[in-house]
Amino acid sequence: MSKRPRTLDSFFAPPAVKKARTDSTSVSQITANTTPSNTQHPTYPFAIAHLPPEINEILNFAPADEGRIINDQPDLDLVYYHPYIPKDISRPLFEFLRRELPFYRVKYNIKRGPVETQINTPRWTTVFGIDETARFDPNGKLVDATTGTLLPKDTYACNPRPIPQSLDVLRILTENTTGCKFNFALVNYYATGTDSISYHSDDERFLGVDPAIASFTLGATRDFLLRHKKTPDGDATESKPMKFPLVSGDMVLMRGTTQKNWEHSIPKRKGGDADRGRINITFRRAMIKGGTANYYRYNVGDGPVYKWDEAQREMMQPSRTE
Ligand SMILES: O=C(O)CCC(=O)C(=O)O
Ligand SMILES: [Fe+2]
Repeated sequence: MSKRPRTLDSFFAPPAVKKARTDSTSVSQITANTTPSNTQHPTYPFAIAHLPPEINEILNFAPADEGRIINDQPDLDLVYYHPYIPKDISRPLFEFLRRELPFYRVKYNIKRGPVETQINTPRWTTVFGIDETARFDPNGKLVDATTGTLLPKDTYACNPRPIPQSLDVLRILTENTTGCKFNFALVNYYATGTDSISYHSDDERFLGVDPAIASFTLGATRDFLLRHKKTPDGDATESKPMKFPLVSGDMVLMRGTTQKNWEHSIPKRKGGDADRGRINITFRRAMIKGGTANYYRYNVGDGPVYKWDEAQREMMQPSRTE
């Protein structure tokens, strides 16, 4: 056995190919050269590259700016990092994640009374992580979070995926900056100004009371809109809608009573640089198994996987890019 410290990623990587010892190369020399360059897991459609060292190193300078607390409206509690990610690497990081992550265009049906409607999610999505009741053991197997015992195969109807190194680096930085804990990374890719997310709040019960959500922008500038929810008796609160033109590298931490009382959206947009694409990463903490099921249903779904094709400059099904 090698004595080198085993990181999570070295466990997920395939074991070093055993070489017949026909020469004088020692086993320790073979393993010393196998520092993993990607994260692998049976649930991934393909291995996901690690961040290149030049991005990794500069990320250590995050946050690039101290956060500004915005809590001057009823029930609102934001911290706005403008930017969080150092300027030099926000474009390379955007291009890296767009190129290396698997993406999906999720469709699902909703029923309003007797009428069933198909919803086509108007953006690309992907998700990684597992709720607080479980974790991945060093071999990449799902175990109970407290006992560490293997979970039965059918514990989840979906196939939860570990957070790849390329997103986990940012998750850990974000935990350290905010003092919050996160076990999920949700990623949106808005390919053009036509991609969007309509007004909603991330107030699902599986996130617990007053959840904190850290939301990153990479790539194109898009408007982030916030409005107070209607109160039961009409409107009544003395609140004003807000608009942040989020630029590459920005991070907005939404916390406290924000999700309970406010909604947010990224509306469609004409012009600007929207057609160059924008990535949004949100880190969240799901408390129960239902949260895991929900996130995979709506961000991975059951359709085909896509990967960015640099030559075509669009998302393609990998088999067609070869
Ligand atoms: O793209 C954004 O900035 C917001 C994304 C969002 O609200 C969400 O994924 O819930
Ligand atoms: Fe949201």
